[in-house]
Amino acid sequence: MRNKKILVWFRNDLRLHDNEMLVEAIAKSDSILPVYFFDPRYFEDTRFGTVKTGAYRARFLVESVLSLRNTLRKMGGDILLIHGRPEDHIKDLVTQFDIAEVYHHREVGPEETLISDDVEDLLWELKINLKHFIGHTLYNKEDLPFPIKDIPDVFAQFKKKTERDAIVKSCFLSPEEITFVENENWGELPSLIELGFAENGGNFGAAYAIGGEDAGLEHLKSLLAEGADIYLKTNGKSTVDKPGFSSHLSVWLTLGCLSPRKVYWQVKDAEREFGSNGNFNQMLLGLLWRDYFRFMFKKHGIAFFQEKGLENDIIDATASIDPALENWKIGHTGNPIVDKYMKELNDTGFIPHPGRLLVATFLIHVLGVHWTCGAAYFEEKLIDYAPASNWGNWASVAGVDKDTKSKNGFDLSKQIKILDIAISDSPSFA
Ligand SMILES: Cc1cc2nc3c(=O)[nH]c(=O)nc-3n(C[C@H](O)[C@H](O)[C@H](O)COP(=O)(O)OP(=O)(O)OC[C@H]3O[C@@H](n4cnc5c(N)ncnc54)[C@H](O)[C@@H]3O)c2cc1C
Repeated sequence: MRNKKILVWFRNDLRLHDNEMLVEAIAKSDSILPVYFFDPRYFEDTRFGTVKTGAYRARFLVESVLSLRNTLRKMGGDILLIHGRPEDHIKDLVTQFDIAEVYHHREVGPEETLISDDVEDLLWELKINLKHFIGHTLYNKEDLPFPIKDIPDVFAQFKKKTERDAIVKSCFLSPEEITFVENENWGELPSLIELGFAENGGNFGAAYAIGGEDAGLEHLKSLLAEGADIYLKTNGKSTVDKPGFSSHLSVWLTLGCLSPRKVYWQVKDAEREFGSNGNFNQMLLGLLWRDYFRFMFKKHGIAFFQEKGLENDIIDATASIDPALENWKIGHTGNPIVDKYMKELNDTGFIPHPGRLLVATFLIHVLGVHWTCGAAYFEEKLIDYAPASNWGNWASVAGVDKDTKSKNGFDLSKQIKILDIAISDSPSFA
């Protein structure tokens, strides 16, 4: 086909580096049309009385799309920005720009999968193919030593077999040249107000959380630079107020501003140069956990949660407000460490892993609130919210995940002990 045009539908893959979808679209076409949809569904209220995307993540998303736009502009093109649902625009775009194929990265969350299924059906009516890429994980699905249906539900087994039998592929290089479809109006970046927030939306203080590929790569570089904190050994004695090392990379990984393979290979380079250490191990292990939850979602869908009726309304949005849940949200539980972390979450959109485990344990096992309410609140607040990682980890803490054998490393009595210590140490959190 002469003058073949491919529409590249960017979703949670807002980068040029290690982007197979983009590399292949460029190779297989004469020109590409990059598109991003600000889908209003992601800014709506949920049945849990929360909003799907809070102001911190919305700002981070807008910055990340802007960063991609700036990069593409430097290459002589742009990205078409549409404030609307992909299903409402995709057929018109294909017709208007005479598109031959549409490329995207497949997601694993039920809502995201439903959207691409609908887009695929619509495209099919025009006899246009939606090509799926898998670019979110460290390990490619095809490289795993088992088909998706046989992936072990027990994390320890998944880790052991994957590390032994699968390889992490090298990264795709960033394209140096791109030919863009001709277009006059590339659309405006929505303001936070247009997305439904008060402009600025509060204190966006955390310096690490600037959205976009450039900021992510810069963060990774400084994280691994010679003499950086990552090379300091963490103090063996972990205390309740010192959660230990946190790379903060999740915020960029979630929107795909950084690829997990990029992080992996950069860490491996640093390991070769400066020797291995516990913090490197923690990061690499974290990437495996990330893969595990994504693959669990791929394998089981919502059935990952061993709880009957989750598909139906477990939580009734019209149910009366639970004061215990509301106090937990605003950091007024009376437990000093829980309150400290919840305020930090509300103020910055981020808390480190030990903090997440503690506040989740407290909500579920001390306050007796259903875990989905906590997961929905995290979904609103976290900058790094990712469906599989969030709902998967909450399910682990609640004990309703598939790994009933080893509890995925989650130790309830240890967490309760930490919460008790926090109470006896309370002056330090006042
Ligand atoms: C209740 C609860 C909810 C969570 N919700 C999310 C979420 O929405 N999005 C999210 O990315 N992570 C989530 N996590 C996992 C983990 O807490 C964060 O990934 C981590 O705190 C991010 O900080 P970091 O980048 O400094 O992690 P590091 O310790 O530096 O780890 C490196 C990377 O590995 C990945 N990772 C590490 N631990 C996990 C884990 N247990 N599960 C999945 N991925 C992991 C992250 O991408 C992280 O950036 C949740 C954990 C809990 C207990």
